[in-house]
Amino acid sequence: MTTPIQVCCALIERAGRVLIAQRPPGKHLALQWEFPGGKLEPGEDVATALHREIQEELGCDIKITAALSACEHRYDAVTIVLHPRVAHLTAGSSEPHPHEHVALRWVALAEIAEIDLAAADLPVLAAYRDLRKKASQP
Ligand SMILES: Nc1nc2c([nH]c(=O)n2[C@@H]2O[C@H](COP(=O)(O)OP(=O)(O)OP(=O)(O)O)[C@@H](O)[C@H]2O)c(=O)[nH]1
Repeated sequence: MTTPIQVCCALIERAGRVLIAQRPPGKHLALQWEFPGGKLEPGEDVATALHREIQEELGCDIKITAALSACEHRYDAVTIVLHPRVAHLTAGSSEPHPHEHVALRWVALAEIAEIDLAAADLPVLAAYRDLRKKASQP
């Protein structure tokens, strides 16, 4: 079995919505939606990798506010370990632009079940729903 690839992703929140990005055609999981991020480089920690990837992919600066549990997912072609972080854009950040994706969308949690999200992201979404639910309880 091959060594899993370590991947970071950001659930960037704004006004009750989360940013999702559509993968380009001709790549793994073509045209499916994901949380922006990417592979960790050797020796990089999750936060460093995530700041770098978000800058490369979206041209944005983020502040990480929470960590969700890492989850492993085995696709036919590759096994990944996804390291999700909740974040928001910093006050001085540029608006996100899809430098590497086909499209970006800010979605409410209620809409996200309709989205063709990468399979590895489904447990991430469940953990994020739990986090939001706990945060909204008195
Ligand atoms: N960034 C990101 N990648 C995800 C998510 N869910 C998921 O299955 N992945 C998978 O994790 C891997 C992340 O790699 P990536 O984004 O750096 O790489 P990529 O396929 O665009 O390739 P490349 O950067 O080597 O050209 C891909 O296989 C991607 O399909 C997610 O929410 N965010």
